[in-house]
Amino acid sequence: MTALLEVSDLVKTFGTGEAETRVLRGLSLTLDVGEMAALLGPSGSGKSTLLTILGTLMKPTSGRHAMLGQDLVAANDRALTEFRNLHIGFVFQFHNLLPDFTALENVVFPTAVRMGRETPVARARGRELLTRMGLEARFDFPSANLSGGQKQRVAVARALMNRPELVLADEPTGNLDRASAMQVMDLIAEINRDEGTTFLISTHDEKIAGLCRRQIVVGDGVVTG
Ligand SMILES: Nc1ncnc2c1ncn2[C@@H]1O[C@H](COP(=O)(O)OP(=O)(O)OP(=O)(O)O)[C@@H](O)[C@H]1O
Repeated sequence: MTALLEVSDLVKTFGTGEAETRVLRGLSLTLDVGEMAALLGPSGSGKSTLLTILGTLMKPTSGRHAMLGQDLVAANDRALTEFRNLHIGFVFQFHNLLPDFTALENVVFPTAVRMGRETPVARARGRELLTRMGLEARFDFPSANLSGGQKQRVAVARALMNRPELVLADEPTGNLDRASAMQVMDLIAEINRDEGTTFLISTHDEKIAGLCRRQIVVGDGVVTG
């Protein structure tokens, strides 16, 4: 197995003095290329904080964080933004789609804006992903008119546009009924298998976690299992 990312002795505190909250307390974790892992733990245990750091959206207070051999603690903001755009995709509980834009536009536009251009290749990738998500009849549908499960599948497609090595998903099925949640997880598993994308999926739902090959449990700011 090749390591995709490694964090060690990760500490994250918010606030100072009396108000200081130490959320991560020396957390260490390695994710290998091609893993599909669930991130479990009680509310407030630091799952979202960890995902935010792994996504390079926030730096740890101390500790090491490397991905694809790059030291991300030492990197400056510009290097982090570039790294994130190239290598990391995000899926959130609330899909944040642009309601007036079509499903295809929602998948293709964010990457196009970041890259400063929209190419036929990008459109083709968007169509391919939406087709894989079972949404081939919905390319030109305004996203506001899609069901909750369909919207979340568009959000998964959007996260995959750039063929990221890592997708971080924070409660991606938290807002969905059981059938839609299972469908989203099946599609994630398919992408993981076919494209080798590594997924780390935070969830409170043991059933959803059970669909992942590995379960990582966070408690009290460290990995407990
Ligand atoms: N920006 C911040 N400022 C201060 N405290 C914060 C901040 N972000 C998170 N926290 C605190 O850190 C702790 C962990 O929060 P986090 O959102 O990482 O937990 P979680 O495991 O994802 O919880 P949940 O399962 O409820 O989403 C909480 O006590 C939270 O209040």
